[in-house]
Amino acid sequence: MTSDAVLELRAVGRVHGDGPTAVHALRDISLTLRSGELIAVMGPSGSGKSTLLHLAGGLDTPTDGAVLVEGTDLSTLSRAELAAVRRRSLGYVFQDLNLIPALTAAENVALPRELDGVRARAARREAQDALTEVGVGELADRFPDEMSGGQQQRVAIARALIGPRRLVLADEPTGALDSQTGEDVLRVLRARCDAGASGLLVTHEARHAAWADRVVFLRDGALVDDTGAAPPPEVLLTADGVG
Ligand SMILES: Nc1ncnc2c1ncn2[C@@H]1O[C@H](COP(=O)(O)OP(=O)(O)OP(=O)(O)O)[C@@H](O)[C@H]1O
Repeated sequence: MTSDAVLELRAVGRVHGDGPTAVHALRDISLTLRSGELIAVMGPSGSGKSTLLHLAGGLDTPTDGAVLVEGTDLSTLSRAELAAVRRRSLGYVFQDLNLIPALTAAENVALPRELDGVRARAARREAQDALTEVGVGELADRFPDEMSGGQQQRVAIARALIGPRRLVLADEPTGALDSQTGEDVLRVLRARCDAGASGLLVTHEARHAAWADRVVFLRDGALVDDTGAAPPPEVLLTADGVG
């Protein structure tokens, strides 16, 4: 394994069911996500994108191969250890702005840290820092319904990356947003990766995938292309201006 691999999929397969009705959701997927890297996953509906993200996040278990997060093979962990890895190492951002409505932005972001035993005041400080990093520090005391969709999605990114977490798994995080707001959210995700986080981004939109360092394509559960191409210069230029 490369030392800076944050996520590694080794010949991963996932079969649902068995016998003649078995569905091969994923076959023989090998992929390494390094520190600072953003990888976009594209592919038609049913090609296995969500399954890939679920396996990467330890929400589902492969039927073949291995998933390693920060060098740890998830299959070697007990349920409690797996839950701890999920809390400490990775965060999810979903399409549907899944913040808890009864909590303020800061409380939403602090929650995973408090669940991990960090004292409320320290968690709150970390949450404020995380919100500031994604450009919504002044909205800490607002409730989700007092924020725009783009602002809520920034809060979700802050929550995904609070504390020691360095891996964001984003499933169509711009799906519920208008196109300009969607771009803004990707710019924030790109900037957080440039600052040392790592992201796996499922998207249907090539224009959003252009923010990634690499784009991988799934078809019928198999990786059909992994170009390894560098992002175009304008992406680097744009991302450099964001902090
Ligand atoms: N729990 C399950 N039981 C049986 N089949 C499943 C299950 N979950 C997913 N599948 C199948 O696995 C394949 C991959 O599904 P997946 O949801 O990963 O695709 P996707 O690329 O994310 O699709 P979409 O873009 O529509 O969300 C599909 O054929 C799907 O029907």
